[in-house]
Amino acid sequence: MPLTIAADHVVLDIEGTTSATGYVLDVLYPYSRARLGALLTERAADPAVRRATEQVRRLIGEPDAGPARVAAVLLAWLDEDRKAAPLKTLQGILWSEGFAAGDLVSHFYADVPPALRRWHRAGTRLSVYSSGSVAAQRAWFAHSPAGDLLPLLDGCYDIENAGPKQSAASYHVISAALGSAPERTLFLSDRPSELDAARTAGWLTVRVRRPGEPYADRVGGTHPETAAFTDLHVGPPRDTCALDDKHGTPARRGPRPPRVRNTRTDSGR
Ligand SMILES: CSCCC(=O)C(=O)COP(=O)(O)O
Ligand SMILES: [Mg+2]
Repeated sequence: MPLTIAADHVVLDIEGTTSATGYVLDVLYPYSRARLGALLTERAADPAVRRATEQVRRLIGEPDAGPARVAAVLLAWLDEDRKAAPLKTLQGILWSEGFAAGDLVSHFYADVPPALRRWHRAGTRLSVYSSGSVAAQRAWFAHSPAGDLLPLLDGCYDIENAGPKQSAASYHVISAALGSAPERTLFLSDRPSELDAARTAGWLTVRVRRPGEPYADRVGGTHPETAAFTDLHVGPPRDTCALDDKHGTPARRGPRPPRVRNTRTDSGR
């Protein structure tokens, strides 16, 4: 059933929405599991590693925890898929290096890259909000089987630079960074609790309910739903959509606003 949403900005969840949870759990998680211990010991002086290690110590209330104890805690969190900021930071380091080395290629559902290109072409701005770190998000989009999707993105947001995904405050932070009206910003996610938080912040929401994904059978929620991006049309209402040629291609709606730089991204995408 086609769904049309009047939005200027689409913010994407990754796991379960653009991409298969199974792929993240079966490919990415083992890759980080095998390398976390060495990262903590061999690169302990790296500022990002040191900061993440300190965060773990603070979270478990053990200021003197050694690398073995910190690694054990991180692996336990990884096994329970806990979205803990230091785990996500360290995984992001390992994964982005794995993508750059050619060890990893990301996964996108087949309907996603064409839809993102279509929306981008029509002038809709695209950003990501995922528990995966900004570094992981950027590598994920840059190394897709459908080519480099990173140029399609305006912004990347995670639990460090925006906050937890179940908190409405995080969506206010993102709205401020994007400079977009909340009521013209659409969040696509598989998790009803994230969608509830986005809606509390005044955003538009669509629940992406892909067969086989962990949250697909979860009942409840009152968000509009789609099983794929194919039938999801984003843009101004049809009667106000200017057409720029005889084939009916939607015209770009004015110049693209300047990119908003993330505090932790190096190129502002
Ligand atoms: C490229 S991000 C890897 C996936 C991940 O680690 C994660 O936590 C994704 O969570 P999401 O918020 O996208 O459901
Ligand atoms: Mg998700």
